[in-house]
Amino acid sequence: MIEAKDIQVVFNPGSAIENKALRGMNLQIPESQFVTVIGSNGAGKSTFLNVLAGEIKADAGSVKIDEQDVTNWSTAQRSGLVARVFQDPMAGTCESLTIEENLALASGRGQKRGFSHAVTAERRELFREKISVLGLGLENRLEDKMGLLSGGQRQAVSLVMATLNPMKILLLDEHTAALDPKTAAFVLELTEKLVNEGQLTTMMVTHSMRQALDHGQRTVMLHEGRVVLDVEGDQRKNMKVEDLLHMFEKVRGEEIDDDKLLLS
Ligand SMILES: Nc1ncnc2c1ncn2[C@@H]1O[C@H](COP(=O)(O)OP(=O)(O)OP(=O)(O)O)[C@@H](O)[C@H]1O
Repeated sequence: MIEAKDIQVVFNPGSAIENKALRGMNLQIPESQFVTVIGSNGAGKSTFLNVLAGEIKADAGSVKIDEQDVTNWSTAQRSGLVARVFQDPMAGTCESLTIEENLALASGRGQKRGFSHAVTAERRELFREKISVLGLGLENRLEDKMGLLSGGQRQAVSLVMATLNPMKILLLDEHTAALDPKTAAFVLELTEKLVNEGQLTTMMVTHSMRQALDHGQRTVMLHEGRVVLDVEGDQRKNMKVEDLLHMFEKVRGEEIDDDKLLLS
């Protein structure tokens, strides 16, 4: 469960380039819900995920994860609660380490100090099992360097890494945006599978309205640092991309001007 209350984030306060990125973000996500997040450029999507992960400290407001107030917790303190996959396939993995070494590092996430990152025979078997689910043959390449993998393969491994240990929330920040459409569809299918299997409380930021409606159970739209639309249930089930666009234009009171949103 995620409970964000009146989150405010101001970059460069008091200067000529002051930017109120989040202006009272309120969002409650019950346990096991998969929420897709859309919004035009600069709406505050990544900033909000950064606040949840502890990368950015909110100037006001509070964050609770599973009833625990984590507002003042560091990223490291939240590492056992929050898992994340980024847009850039290079982020979140180490290209000079092998696939199994990356998995070993991921399995140490959220563990107390003293946890060994060694790849033992037992762990290798577990990694082989987890990676074979991808159907990419990577279970036979566990000793290959991560840097040798394609973008799609890396994102698939990143998802396995993110979901290797128990966590409370999974944050996906446009994690298919850098992939070709076919690979993106594969990674999205894998996302659904892992989220459903683990019953994970998930937020997925996407620039594609189609993806936003096709995945998860609820869609929220951010604009100028706030939630301006929040749809789920039958309302969402019957919704088409054009309806979503229309609602967005109505909320904003202007024509939508973000090509990325319109075209996807
Ligand atoms: N570290 C920072 N310093 C200053 N301004 C920032 C910083 N990070 C984000 N911003 C600004 O805050 C606003 C919200 O940015 P954010 O990245 O959260 O938007 P977004 O919705 O994720 O956009 P996009 O879809 O383009 O990635 C933008 O105006 C952005 O320029």
